[in-house]
Amino acid sequence: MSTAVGALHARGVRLGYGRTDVLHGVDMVAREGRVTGLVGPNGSGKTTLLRLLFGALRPAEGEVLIGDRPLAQFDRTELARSMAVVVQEDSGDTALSVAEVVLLGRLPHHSALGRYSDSDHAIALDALRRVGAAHLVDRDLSELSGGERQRVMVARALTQQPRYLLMDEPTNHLDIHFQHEILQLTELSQTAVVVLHDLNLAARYCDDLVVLQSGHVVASGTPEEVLTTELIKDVYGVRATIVVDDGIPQFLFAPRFSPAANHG
Ligand SMILES: Nc1ncnc2c1ncn2[C@@H]1O[C@H](COP(=O)(O)OP(=O)(O)OP(=O)(O)O)[C@@H](O)[C@H]1O
Repeated sequence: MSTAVGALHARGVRLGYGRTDVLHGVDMVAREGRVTGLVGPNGSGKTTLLRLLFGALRPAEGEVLIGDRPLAQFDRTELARSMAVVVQEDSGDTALSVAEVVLLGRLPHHSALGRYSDSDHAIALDALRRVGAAHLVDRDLSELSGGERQRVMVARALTQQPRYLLMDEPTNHLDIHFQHEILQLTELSQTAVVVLHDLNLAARYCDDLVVLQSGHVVASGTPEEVLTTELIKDVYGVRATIVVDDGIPQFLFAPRFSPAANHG
């Protein structure tokens, strides 16, 4: 079986729900060995683009490619062996234990429905340790807090040992400690695509950014190239002050117009 290798590309992808187009001919690339952040305002199309990248949606026009091969040519097993996804859907109602959920990440690597091996268990436990959730291993997923559950879903993705790791707002529900811990883990995959709202985290952990606005890519490049005060004002309508921490741009945000100025 061939494997998925190379950059993940979207080329001229157009997609709508019903009659309304949500992505209008988007081009982007998530380069190999790098973490690419998808940022942009609410409703700009980030989740839709991510879902196209892992094949949950098909574009009406354009195509998604892994390396030079169209995503549509990969079968499900092939994709599951190389691509892990952490999405926003709430899977908390399942009666499975944390161990059972995380071990599901090993399924694509089994040729038939057999027992999990010692090595599978070791990989799953290691992933749980990495997300600071080893102590939850025997709990039911349904009784976890939002942040605990989110970390378990990241552990399941890591258990897949993916070449491509795609995550939709993985820092949702997480305290600031785990926001940083989880984003550091993107380095474990060879190529990652992460939807993020927090531009400070995006600047710190992403090698490249793609900025979406109303279904169009309005900027792409390194965080330093992309995240200018001008772009932040135009795209989000807020004022940003840049401070540099450890060589990384970080931002203080304020309303575009100071309320004090309105009162003369
Ligand atoms: N299943 C759907 N049916 C109809 N419209 C949808 C559907 N999913 C998303 N949309 C619409 O498509 C647009 C883009 O949504 P999408 O979730 O991709 O944006 P987003 O940038 O991820 O937003 P957010 O930051 O709010 O999560 C929005 O206007 C949304 O209302």
